[in-house]
Amino acid sequence: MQTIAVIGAGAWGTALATTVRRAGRDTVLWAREPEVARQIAEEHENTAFLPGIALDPAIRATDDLEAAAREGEALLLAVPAQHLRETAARLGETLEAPRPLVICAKGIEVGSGRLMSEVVTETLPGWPVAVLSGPTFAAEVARGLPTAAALATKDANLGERLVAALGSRSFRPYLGDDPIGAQIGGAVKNVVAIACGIVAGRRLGENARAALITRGLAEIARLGAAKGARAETLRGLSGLGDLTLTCTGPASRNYSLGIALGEGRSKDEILGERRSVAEGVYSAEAVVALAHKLGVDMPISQAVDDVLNRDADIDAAIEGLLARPFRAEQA
Ligand SMILES: NC(=O)c1ccc[n+]([C@@H]2O[C@H](COP(=O)([O-])OP(=O)(O)OC[C@H]3O[C@@H](n4cnc5c(N)ncnc54)[C@H](O)[C@@H]3O)[C@@H](O)[C@H]2O)c1
Ligand SMILES: O=P(O)(O)OC[C@H](O)CO
Repeated sequence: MQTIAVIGAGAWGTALATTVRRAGRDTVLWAREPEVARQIAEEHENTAFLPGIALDPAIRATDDLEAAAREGEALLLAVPAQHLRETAARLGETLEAPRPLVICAKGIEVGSGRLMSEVVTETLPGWPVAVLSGPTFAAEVARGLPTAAALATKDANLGERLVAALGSRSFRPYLGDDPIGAQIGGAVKNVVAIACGIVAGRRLGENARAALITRGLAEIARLGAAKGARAETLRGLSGLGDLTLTCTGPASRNYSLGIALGEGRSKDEILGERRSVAEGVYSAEAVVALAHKLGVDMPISQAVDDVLNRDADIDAAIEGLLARPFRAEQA
């Protein structure tokens, strides 16, 4: 693969374009906003979504989705999760033959409870699919700081070609064959990160955060098992790895949103000040709905959804978690 199209020029899509260039490939980046495409193409910057980083001038950018998609031998889909279905549908109308698609969004679709691979397969049946996930803050990736990620696909040959097209000294994709597991970790960790942020904002201490990370991983493992994921995937980069990063890294949009909630600010006020996406805000509802459907107990995710979407009082939600009956750790 010599030319990779990146669909979505937020922080992650822009960082991925730099990754493709570091791997010695060509890239064309689709931005939904014409001013973002123009700035990347002419000034080699994306001040709206990835400020302060000088981009490789060889990254081409356009606001023409069809033109970008046609050039890519593979397409990295880096639009937010709740917009993936409409974007995939547009690609289906544009491209006459299937291309390999790499899902780079982390989330579960609100309403349907579908994983991103399920959304893509429903919209574009038969198109080859891979999932890229893991502990990957966009700004660090764009700066070329050392990063490891999970690349999961059932198509081993496609996986090898994608590793070659993305991998470099600073970006190390680890190949796997469990795309379901790779997506569960990436979606639920954002919800757990909001919980960890709330605890930090309420000054409840480091013990509480470590407990949430660990019990959050238990929720990820239970949901993963119900969806057919392998346990080792959830202990890997896309599970434990990303959970650790997002629940502790101040650069996380989900964690910082939780901190602001914990300090007493309202969701609407926080989101009103941001242009960037905090996927956990949307995935909380979808995760809880999916868990109910599958009969999986996810009390931390439920508490986050209650606070975000059901006007629950934060202190009452915390009290609710602390008042749960004692139980065996591995149950
Ligand atoms: N930023 C990171 O560090 C990072 C790392 C790994 C994965 N991700 C995931 O990548 C996905 C994109 O996140 P991001 O950080 O690049 O976004 P961002 O917050 O930087 O930017 C928001 C993006 O949403 C796009 N958008 C808004 N409305 C849209 C619509 N109707 N259709 C299509 N696109 C629309 C904007 O054009 C912009 O590209 C998310 O699922 C996120 O979880 C992000
Ligand atoms: O800033 P966040 O919380 O969306 O996290 C970004 C990445 O998913 C971290 O791997």
